[in-house]
Amino acid sequence: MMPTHSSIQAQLYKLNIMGEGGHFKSHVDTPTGGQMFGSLVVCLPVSFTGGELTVKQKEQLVTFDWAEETQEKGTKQKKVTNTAAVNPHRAIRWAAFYSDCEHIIKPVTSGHRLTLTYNLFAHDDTKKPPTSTISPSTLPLHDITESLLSHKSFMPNGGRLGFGSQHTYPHTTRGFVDNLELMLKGVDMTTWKCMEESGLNPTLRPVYSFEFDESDDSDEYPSESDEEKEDTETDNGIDLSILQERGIYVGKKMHEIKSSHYTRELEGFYNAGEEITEVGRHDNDDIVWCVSPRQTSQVAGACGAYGNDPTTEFFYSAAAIVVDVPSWKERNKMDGLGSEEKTMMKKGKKATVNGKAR
Ligand SMILES: O=C(O)CCC(=O)C(=O)O
Ligand SMILES: [Fe+2]
Repeated sequence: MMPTHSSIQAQLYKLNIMGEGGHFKSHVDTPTGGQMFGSLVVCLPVSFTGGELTVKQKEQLVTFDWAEETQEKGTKQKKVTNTAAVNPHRAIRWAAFYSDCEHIIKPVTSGHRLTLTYNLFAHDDTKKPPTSTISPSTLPLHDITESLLSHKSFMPNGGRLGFGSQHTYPHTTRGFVDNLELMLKGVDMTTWKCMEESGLNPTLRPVYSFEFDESDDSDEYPSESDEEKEDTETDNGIDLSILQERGIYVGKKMHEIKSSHYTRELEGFYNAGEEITEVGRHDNDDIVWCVSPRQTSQVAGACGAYGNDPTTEFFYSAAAIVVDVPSWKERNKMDGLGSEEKTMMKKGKKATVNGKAR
């Protein structure tokens, strides 16, 4: 936990009742507000078998098996008894995870599986003292950053560093875009805080992955006349000629994404008129990538049916943390400052984050 003023609010979302055969296909949870970042599932003490919940984050899988184990050793059979009566300490079982983690519930094989799902929201409570267990200045990334900045030969004329996010983020509402500092998760938050601690000014940028494969087009779409093929504009008015090949692109700043930004040709979401740069190739943004932005299965978009609420339009997307590194001359000036002035200077920089005073 990085020092922040944020707290978590849990809002009851629904009661799931699953009888025999009941299951949930692989999905991510639909953010019901810009500041929703996680889901809490509470399993009620009613007996059932089967119905394991498996949550996936990147390559990591965690299974929550809340059915009762049989007391007969050597068999894998599950027991159908009232959980609370059998083991009062295990009466209520729960799981909490980031909502963008895919999860699946295997079929219930007997009894009834009852769960309550809560949506977890980040809440900015500036009146509270910051909840802090770890100071960014104690982390290895902070030491490395400070050490690099203190070397004259490191980006002597200044430059730009990029860190591809390890998590995906909802691009649905302004709530997210306006509260980035509350919404960052895990190692992404750590990177952000370490950069700030070193007096740098991190920004978050959207990452897009375009995976269109020209060879597939003939099967999926009706053939076009030669004249039409030369037309490089999509139905959204995007100039495809800038996207010579599929790849991963980074935008300039976070913004809402709507389904109207879907481009069939790119099999992805893209905001018409937005300036984007292909990562690694003609990177005219001159970002030196410390961690390359990754391709995710749901970069910049997932259709409603993939979420747990098919009526809500939502998109999770990878992102990138980008920081401008001042020139050696400017870094040196900062070095000459007393610690109080340096802190003031850092605070001044922080005051511009998200364009709002803190
Ligand atoms: O019941 C569970 O274990 C989780 C339910 C769920 O994934 C959902 O309601 O979206
Ligand atoms: Fe879910």
